[in-house]
Amino acid sequence: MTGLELSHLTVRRGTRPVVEDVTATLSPGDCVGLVGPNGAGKTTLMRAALGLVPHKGSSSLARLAPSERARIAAWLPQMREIAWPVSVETLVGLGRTPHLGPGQGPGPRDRAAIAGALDRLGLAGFAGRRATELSGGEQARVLIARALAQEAPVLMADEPIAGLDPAHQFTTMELFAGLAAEGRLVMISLHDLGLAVRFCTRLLLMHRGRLVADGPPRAVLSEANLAEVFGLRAYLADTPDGPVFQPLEVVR
Ligand SMILES: Nc1ncnc2c1ncn2[C@@H]1O[C@H](COP(=O)(O)OP(=O)(O)OP(=O)(O)O)[C@@H](O)[C@H]1O
Repeated sequence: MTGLELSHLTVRRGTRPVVEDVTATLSPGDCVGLVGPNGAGKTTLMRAALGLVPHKGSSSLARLAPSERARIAAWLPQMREIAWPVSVETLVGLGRTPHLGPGQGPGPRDRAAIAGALDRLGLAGFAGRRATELSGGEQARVLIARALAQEAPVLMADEPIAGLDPAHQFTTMELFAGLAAEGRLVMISLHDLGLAVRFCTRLLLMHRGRLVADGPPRAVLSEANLAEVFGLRAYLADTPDGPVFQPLEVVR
């Protein structure tokens, strides 16, 4: 099984480090939530971990050849505009590209992966629809399905639930948690701390480019971290329905 090792990962923009000296070992089975305020360095950290931006230090994924990395890691970037008027099924099928040889069309295994991904995102009825004619939230789910169809052991997604309605945010987080429970490594950035504490097994908290906390969600979202990093006072409690998080006031 494949995890992710980051060692002293640093990214500079000009002279300014926007990710600074991040070291972490993420394991299969982890559902990792990457949290932190706007500009904290979450996107840059994930892109550096994938080898998509120049960096210092090392990432076990960035070291791989691109073809191997495409089989190991699925990446869902934040920009999610679908430009081509292809069918949903065709678009989700692009997730199979790393598994196909040159000029090779999809086989039964690929078709099963595509159908499975459509099904898990509740998109089976959308397969023949033109992807550009779906709503923003539906398009977001199509792109998650494309990443799932890749059947990679590592799934990294940048704000995958942004723009989804509350029920789809919830079911998508359930899906990510389920994929991790099956033995994949899932790493997602998100701003919804309530869903993060409920579904993630581990949180990485970024602040001004640094990893300032790494651990179980309840421990990472301590009163001190919430105040220091987010400038928030919040209610956070375990209830019979699971953990509940509600921001109460801005304290800076
Ligand atoms: N191409 C770039 N050139 C210069 N600075 C950049 C570039 N990309 C990102 N930055 C800066 O790096 C910092 C980290 O940005 P990043 O997108 O990683 O943050 P983030 O935590 O993902 O934020 P958000 O929650 O707003 O998406 C920000 O200050 C941003 O302005």
